[in-house]
Amino acid sequence: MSKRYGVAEALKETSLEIPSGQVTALIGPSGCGKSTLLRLILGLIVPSSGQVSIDDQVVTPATVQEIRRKVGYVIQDGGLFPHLTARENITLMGRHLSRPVDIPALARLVRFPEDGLDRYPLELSGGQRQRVGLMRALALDPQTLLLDEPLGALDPLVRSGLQTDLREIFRELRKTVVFVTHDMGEAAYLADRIVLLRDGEIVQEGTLEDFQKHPATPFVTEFLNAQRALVAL
Ligand SMILES: Nc1ncnc2c1ncn2[C@@H]1O[C@H](COP(=O)(O)OP(=O)(O)OP(=O)(O)O)[C@@H](O)[C@H]1O
Repeated sequence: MSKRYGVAEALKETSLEIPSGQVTALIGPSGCGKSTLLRLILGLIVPSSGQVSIDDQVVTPATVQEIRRKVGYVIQDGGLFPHLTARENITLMGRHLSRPVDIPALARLVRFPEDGLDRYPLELSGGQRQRVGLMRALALDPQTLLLDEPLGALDPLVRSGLQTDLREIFRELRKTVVFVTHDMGEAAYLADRIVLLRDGEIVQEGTLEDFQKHPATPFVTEFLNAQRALVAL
């Protein structure tokens, strides 16, 4: 598939298979098409050519609502409704679909304090907001989880704590996870498989070790070197 916005080609003709039950990281320089790829998977935008299938079901305007119920999604800034409390944000879809949401279990899973559940997003810290976004995405127990920079604008200590928690959550839940990051250390720590993009194209797919030992192009090495400190994990 591919995606263009007007004349700009955000994603060139690309074919990507996401293994189920595994964690995949999409990484690459700013503007390379990571978020575009994630939005295409979710059906938030329509490909200019080709198609997306989830569990053999093609994402179309007719199927997108049904598919989205099987997919949890955390957008770049968390995307919480500011006029709803954490609890109301988390249960919104469940109420809409008359499905129960086990809030105490979710709060334990993401280590969110129960007394924060009745606060509004503005009354929570950045890290807590990310945890609420994650609880909301997990509320209906989706098979697939898509996260657009889930640890974006967080200070390094909070980020590192959340990385540890996310890794445990991913291992525990064994869902199909696709997340976007700028950070190779984070990708290597959290993901089974890394997909490196550049200028709307996939440059290489594999593990950090594959990238280090068998770089597909000089750009792979250049990208790794630019993140040297983090890759020395
Ligand atoms: N709605 C839009 N209209 C026009 N161009 C867009 C739109 N959304 C994204 N683009 C362009 O498409 C390209 C890919 O954008 P995308 O958001 O997928 O990149 P990204 O890799 O997620 O970047 P970042 O890491 O900075 O978030 C960029 O050149 C961007 O400017």
